[in-house]
Amino acid sequence: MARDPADRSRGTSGSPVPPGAAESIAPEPGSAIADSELDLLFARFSGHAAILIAVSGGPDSTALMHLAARWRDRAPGGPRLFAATVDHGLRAASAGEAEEVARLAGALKLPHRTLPWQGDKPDHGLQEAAREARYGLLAAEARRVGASALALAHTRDDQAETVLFRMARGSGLAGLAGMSAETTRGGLVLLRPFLDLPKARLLATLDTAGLVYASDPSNLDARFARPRLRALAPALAREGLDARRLSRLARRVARADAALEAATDRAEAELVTVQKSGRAISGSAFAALPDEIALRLLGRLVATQGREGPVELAKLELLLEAVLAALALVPAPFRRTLAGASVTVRKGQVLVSTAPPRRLAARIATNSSAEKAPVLGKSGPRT
Ligand SMILES: Nc1ncnc2c1ncn2[C@@H]1O[C@H](COP(=O)(O)OP(=O)(O)OP(=O)(O)O)[C@@H](O)[C@H]1O
Repeated sequence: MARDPADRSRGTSGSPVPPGAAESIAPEPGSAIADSELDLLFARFSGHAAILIAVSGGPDSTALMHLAARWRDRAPGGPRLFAATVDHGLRAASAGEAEEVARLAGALKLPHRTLPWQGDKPDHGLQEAAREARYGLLAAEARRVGASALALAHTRDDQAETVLFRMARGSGLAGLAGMSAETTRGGLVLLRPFLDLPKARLLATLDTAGLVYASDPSNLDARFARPRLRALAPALAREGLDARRLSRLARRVARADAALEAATDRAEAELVTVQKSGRAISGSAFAALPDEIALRLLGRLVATQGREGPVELAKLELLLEAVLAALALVPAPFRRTLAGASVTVRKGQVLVSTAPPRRLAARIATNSSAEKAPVLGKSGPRT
């Protein structure tokens, strides 16, 4: 699950669990989870009347189902718990694995459903398509059972892998902040109670409880980037780049990212004026902002005016450079389009408005001799 513009609401402020709390309670990296740890681990569950647990049948989510049921049994009166398994139908073993989850759920007194993925299965981007379909099926099931939250079993090792993966793809700070322990997507709260726990502790818990789990061979398939990164993990850890450090980095970046977002909120409230043709900011006030805040503010305006979603960071950085150069150096008017938004610098103002549809824009460009503004970029490609 990527940033995910959806991952913006981190939900850490006023939360019952300080970030990193589970890490600090871990007695030993390889020990089973004790009953005394459950209240802290599942503290975020308490505010919900019903929660759907997403269980693939792999070790982490099998441990999640087992521990959540143990927590519920110790403290009756908490949320109602449900479980669901998506059968992607991509491996011969998947139906049997879902049946095994259903059997264990029954033993734990958790209502369970298997959700088959019946849509088209693309040749390219299969993992991404499966993830999207899985989320859609689980969100629909959560609605069906009246759950306000979906619990996922991502661990600290998954967090570390996500940070590495995003680093390799050139993510900005928002991406390097990794996944959050609590976030909202499409009205559904996503909870990740194990985000600070090493996977080794879950394996020890399963072992102690005598629970079996499935092993998905695609987790080792070197055609996919994540398994390749996973294979590098031991060598990276020997150099100090282990899961604990990477997830700590993610927490620190998340904290800085939240502060920068708050500063951008303030700049937006103070500087942006609503005009008939779009949103405007005084050029001198815009140029005086710290670059990172100016970048985020420009990104927000382009995203809302362009209506094509979040803009790719590298393109936004180029646009900011050009706008600042136009404000500092170029006396002539300036206009560029990116992701469906048009950015103009004129009369000491930066104006961001919705760009005309591309065909119309081309006609205006060829027919109009009045529009002399140098168009430094072409219509913004989708990001
Ligand atoms: N097929 C599935 N059905 C239901 N939930 C799933 C499924 N696949 C993944 N999830 C949920 O998403 C989380 C992250 O998925 P990921 O693919 O990283 O885990 P996994 O390899 O399936 O194994 P594990 O169960 O050990 O987490 C899982 O922990 C689980 O909560």
